[in-house]
Amino acid sequence: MQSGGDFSNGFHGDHHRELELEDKQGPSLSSFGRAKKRSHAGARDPRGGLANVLRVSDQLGEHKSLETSESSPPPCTDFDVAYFHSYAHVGIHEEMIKDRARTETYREAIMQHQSLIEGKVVVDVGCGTGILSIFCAQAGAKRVYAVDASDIAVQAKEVVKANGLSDKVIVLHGRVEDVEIDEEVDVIISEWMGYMLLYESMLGSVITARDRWLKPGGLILPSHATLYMAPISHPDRYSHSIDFWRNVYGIDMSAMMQLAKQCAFEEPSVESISGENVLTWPEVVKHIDCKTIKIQELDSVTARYKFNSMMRAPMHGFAFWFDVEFSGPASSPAKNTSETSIASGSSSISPSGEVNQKKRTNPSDALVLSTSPESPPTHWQQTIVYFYDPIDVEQDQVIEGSVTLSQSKENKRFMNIHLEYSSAGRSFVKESVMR
Ligand SMILES: C[S@@+](CC[C@H](N)C(=O)[O-])C[C@H]1O[C@@H](n2cnc3c(N)ncnc32)[C@H](O)[C@@H]1O
Repeated sequence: MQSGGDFSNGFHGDHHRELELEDKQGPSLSSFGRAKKRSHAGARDPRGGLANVLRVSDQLGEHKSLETSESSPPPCTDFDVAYFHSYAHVGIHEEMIKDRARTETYREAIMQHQSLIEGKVVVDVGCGTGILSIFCAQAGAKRVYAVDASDIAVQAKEVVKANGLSDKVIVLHGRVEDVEIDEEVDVIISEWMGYMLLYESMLGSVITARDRWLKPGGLILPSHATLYMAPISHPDRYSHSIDFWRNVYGIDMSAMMQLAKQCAFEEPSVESISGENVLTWPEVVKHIDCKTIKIQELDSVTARYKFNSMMRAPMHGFAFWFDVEFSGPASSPAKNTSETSIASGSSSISPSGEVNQKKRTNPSDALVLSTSPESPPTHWQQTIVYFYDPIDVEQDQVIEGSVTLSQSKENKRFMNIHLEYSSAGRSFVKESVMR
């Protein structure tokens, strides 16, 4: 969260204890072009002017009119329009497709479930360039409805045509909430995961598609998703952004440090850490069964945590990452415990920094795409919620509290993060917004 430079809240320096930062949603001072952020889900899209917003809005209005009267879809807000507009840019698709861990795991999952896809009808929720739809067609799908509300759907149609698949892959340019498909489908596929799993709030659209079209017992890929958190130590990051100001070309610029902390650590940060940064085993924040989850469950997710630090170190905050699992009706999902998930994900987190054997399947042999610090890197990296100042923790020190992730009321694509921390007699709350 960037609150426009209000430093009067006292959430700084030595005042870490029992302080609270208001959830202000003022304009962000952060570089909007955090290049790694795959979707800047808001009206600040540097590529999108108002003219574009209105143009897309008009198109969406056309699709809206197709909706039957008995169930009215949620309104398409200006924020949604800007969100879809951000996906019209080639760069975002290039980044996702070049993320081999992501794209190859999806292709492998589709091929692994070929027997359930061959001769069947598929919906690709948010088809982008059409890549997953084409994988499904290659796996023998009878028909694939490739749905995307972004103008990228125009290119998807061309890509499908160039590959001679226009008779199989039907590109629908509109929201899944609005477009009409006049048959039930056997399979839903979607790449919907945002940073920290829930940022972007796209899962709601997958649920809508599931409830509108998926046959009972149909296949949904990915089938499960799990968000994890763990305390971390990251002294390099701290010294790079904060300690740097102590001595700049021989000048004492430590007066800059409070501002540097505010700017560096106010919002969650998307970056790559390694297993060496992780102080102990992760805990599950939320486990999702994509076949049964309800949209309302996603409005707000709260989890209590309790960690025992496995080492003495300065703690700089918490890292969040997720994995998704591709299990069909025949294979059962991994158990929803952090230990099982660590072992069954694509890597083992070793708080000591040891690199453990990479595994791409869990004990039930379901394919897993993991974004953990020790998995092959992905464009999601990890999301870090930093404290403004490090806290020294001892080995075996208990760190406990809770985290609540909720859709911002300002813009449901944004995510409010409410973190409560308590350890060794210190406690505080940190509020931030991922925007
Ligand atoms: C993360 S991208 C995935 C693109 C593609 N499936 C791939 O794997 O490369 C998500 C896409 O979903 C689209 N999308 C998100 N919500 C949607 C909705 N409610 N209706 C239609 N498209 C949606 C976005 O425009 C974006 O192109």
